[in-house]
Amino acid sequence: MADQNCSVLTLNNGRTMPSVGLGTYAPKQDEDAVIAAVKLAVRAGYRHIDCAAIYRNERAVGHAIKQLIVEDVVKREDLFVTSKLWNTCHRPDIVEVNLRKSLEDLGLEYVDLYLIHWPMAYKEGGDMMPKDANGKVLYSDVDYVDTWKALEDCVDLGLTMSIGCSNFNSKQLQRILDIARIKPVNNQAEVNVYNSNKKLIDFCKANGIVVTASSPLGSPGNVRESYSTLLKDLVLMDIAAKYKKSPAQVALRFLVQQGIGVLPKSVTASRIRENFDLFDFSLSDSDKQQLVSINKNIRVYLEDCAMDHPHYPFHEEF
Ligand SMILES: NC(=O)C1=CN([C@@H]2O[C@H](COP(=O)(O)OP(=O)(O)OC[C@H]3O[C@@H](n4cnc5c(N)ncnc54)[C@H](OP(=O)(O)O)[C@@H]3O)[C@@H](O)[C@H]2O)C=CC1
Ligand SMILES: O=C1CO[C@H](CO)[C@@H](O)[C@@H]1O
Repeated sequence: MADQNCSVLTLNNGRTMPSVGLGTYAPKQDEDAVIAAVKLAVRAGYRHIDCAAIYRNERAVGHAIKQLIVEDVVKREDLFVTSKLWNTCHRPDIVEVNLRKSLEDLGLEYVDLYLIHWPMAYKEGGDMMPKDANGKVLYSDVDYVDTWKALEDCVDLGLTMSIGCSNFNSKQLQRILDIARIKPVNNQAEVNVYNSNKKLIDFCKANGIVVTASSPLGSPGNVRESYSTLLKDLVLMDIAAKYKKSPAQVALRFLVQQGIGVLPKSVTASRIRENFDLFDFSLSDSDKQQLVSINKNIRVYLEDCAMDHPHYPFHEEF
């Protein structure tokens, strides 16, 4: 559920999550850029930071958070920090140790939200993308339902305040809901004006699960050429001109107005500020309808190296 100006979402355990979070995944690693981005974002008003072990930069994020706290810019309790359990760490007996590793890197005693990054388990061990001699990703047969129970134990230990999923389809979420002692508060999924993900969003809303949108701008700069056009979409640009806002702001506002969290990533100062400046305008019903009409059901992050995994999520629900 969103508050009146859509800046805060209430989770099904009563906790709150700021609707705009800074994305921290960057295919080309630049630790200094991540540190600067986090510091600038928090100074600009962001209180939500989206991290993951696989982004391999949680130490940099932690470094920035530490400096912000030492400089009295923010208190730990005013931040909402998310991390994610990677696919090679689904085995229940190694979940806690992997969360503790993220906490150590982030320099935190707890995260606000811990997610299972993908429903597919990969072979456990040191390599985060374990492959055979032919380059094929090696799988593990751990069922995410068992991983979920280990996440619940992490809540009991106070290592994370809330738990959720990422890239799960509705059937997979239902399996979790069927056994959950602690319900998922969140499913992080790719949602943007070119990928409405309506069926999944409707399911999550009906089940009290808040959705946060990864790649809310369509990940321009990502390898998928079709996506780099999202921010240049003529319908989006026209609406943006009407509100005297940028296409990115309209694309993000469209989601937060539906009660969906957004995780725009940027390392550019002006864009970091721009992506947070969403709360002084509201899209009309007819403009929202126009944005619904440009949906193309296309996705950036397919994790297609694991398409034949029994728990691959996107065959049933693109
Ligand atoms: N759960 C999951 O599996 C996934 C989670 N995520 C999360 O979602 C976050 C965001 O997704 P991501 O794929 O990075 O894509 P985004 O849709 O956030 O796009 C990021 C790209 O857009 C550019 N950009 C940012 N703001 C603007 C703007 N206002 N105008 C024009 N261009 C802009 C950035 O450039 P620059 O930085 O140079 O400014 C960057 O190249 C990730 O960082 C990660 O935290 C992402 C993918 C999958
Ligand atoms: O969050 C994400 C960003 O990039 C990762 C590596 O390509 C993806 O696997 C993932 O879903």
